Amino acid sequence: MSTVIKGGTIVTADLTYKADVKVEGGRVVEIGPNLSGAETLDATGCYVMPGGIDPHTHLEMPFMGTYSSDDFESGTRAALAGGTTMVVDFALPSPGQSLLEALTMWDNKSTRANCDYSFHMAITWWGEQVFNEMETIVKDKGINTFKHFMAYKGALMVDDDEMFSSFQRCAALGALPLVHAENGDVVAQLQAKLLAEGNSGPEAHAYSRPAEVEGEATNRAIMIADMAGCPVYIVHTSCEQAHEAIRRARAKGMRVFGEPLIQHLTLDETEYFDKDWDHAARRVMSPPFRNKLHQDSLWAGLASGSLQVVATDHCAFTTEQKRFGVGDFTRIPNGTGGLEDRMPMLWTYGVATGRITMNEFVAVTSTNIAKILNIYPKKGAILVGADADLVVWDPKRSKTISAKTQQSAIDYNVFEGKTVTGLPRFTLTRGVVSIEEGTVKTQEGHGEFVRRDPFPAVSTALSTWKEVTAPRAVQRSGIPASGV
Ligand SMILES: NC(=O)NCCC(=O)O
Ligand SMILES: [Zn+2]
Ligand SMILES: [Zn+2]
Repeated sequence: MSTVIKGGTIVTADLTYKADVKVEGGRVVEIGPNLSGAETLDATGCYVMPGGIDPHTHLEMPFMGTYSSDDFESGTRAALAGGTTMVVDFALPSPGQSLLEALTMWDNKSTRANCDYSFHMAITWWGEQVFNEMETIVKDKGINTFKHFMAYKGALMVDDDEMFSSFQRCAALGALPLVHAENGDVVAQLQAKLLAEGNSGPEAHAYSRPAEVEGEATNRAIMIADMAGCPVYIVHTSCEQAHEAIRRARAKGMRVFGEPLIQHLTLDETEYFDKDWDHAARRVMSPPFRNKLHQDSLWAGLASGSLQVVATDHCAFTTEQKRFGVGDFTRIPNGTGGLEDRMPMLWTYGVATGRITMNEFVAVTSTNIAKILNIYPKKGAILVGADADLVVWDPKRSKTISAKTQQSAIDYNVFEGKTVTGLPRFTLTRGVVSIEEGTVKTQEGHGEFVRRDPFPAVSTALSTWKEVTAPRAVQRSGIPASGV
């Protein structure tokens, strides 16, 4: 059955124009004036945009002694309600565990997804088995990204030696390493010091992770990637120090990408000073919220192109779970929600304020990451043949964010009380209407795994340059006799 989205204005990362969009068999089949089909969706007064892609979620993630409370069903329902039509989650092998075994666990969880999804594979330990399995992950399993945690000492953290080995393997396989950049050794010492001094509340979480630990680790990851000859993607870039390292590297010609979160763009550190323990603990995440200077830096990065993607790091824990950390902030599960709110919050605080344009909005919520992950133009585009993952965006529709009406399974929302203007009228996932104004029509299990092949262009360029500039022994005509 064909569906025509009629009377709207198409907004992509580089174009704005009036046209109808015809969808059939889950794909865009025609774009132009006066189209007709079996079903019509009225887009009058709306922008028709590629659905959002959130490349950073943790659904049903085992972490800090518990599991994040949104699973692939509630998480992707929340995503669609906010105009996001694809998520990329992290498969996390426990140290010593096979990557393939971990992937099977994530495959099993994801069968409930309402929208399309993919995985990044985490490197949480190093050895011959990991080296070998990385090839299978890329070539057979269709995963072209590997995540490295420089923080969470004693749990997920890898050291420089392991990271350099893995980055070199990524270079050889044409894969992209992702990095959680915080100096985990320094964080661990600061945590112990704060606790010893009697600083046990959620605010101490922020004190233990100053911008310097992020800036140092970001710079280190970038330099290691440069030496390994691979690009690198820095997740949840939250501060000027990290942004500066990314900017500097890009200006030198390095392929480095930075991903601010909607939480860091719109919420600040004063949340941790709230007298209500629950309020502050619900906002504990790593890196923590920062101040206005850092926020301004992130917004400037999005506008100027030195930062490319806005994500959520959706990792939602209930208040009850957050209370594991009463009396010891290091036990508060790290993470916040955001999947349903990313696009409306970014539109309201970004487009409506003039910080970014509509086209930049599409770029940072969808198209840029589709290109970085090598799934463009299947995703992130409105073109004939592309998947019909679309959002019909009503710039006048408004709501006040509330946990009472959200799709997420948790009992609060870090954006509670904020009024957003700009919401989906329709969200389509591969041509199927899943959201119609306030009505949720999602289909559990509709989501499909999106295979992502390696990046031949970037890896060929980088390996060619590495070869051209490789150290070479100097050829000499004669070797002097030894002095001994
Ligand atoms: N960000 C956070 O606090 N929790 C999720 C795990 C991670 O991405 O570091
Ligand atoms: Zn992280
Ligand atoms: Zn994360």
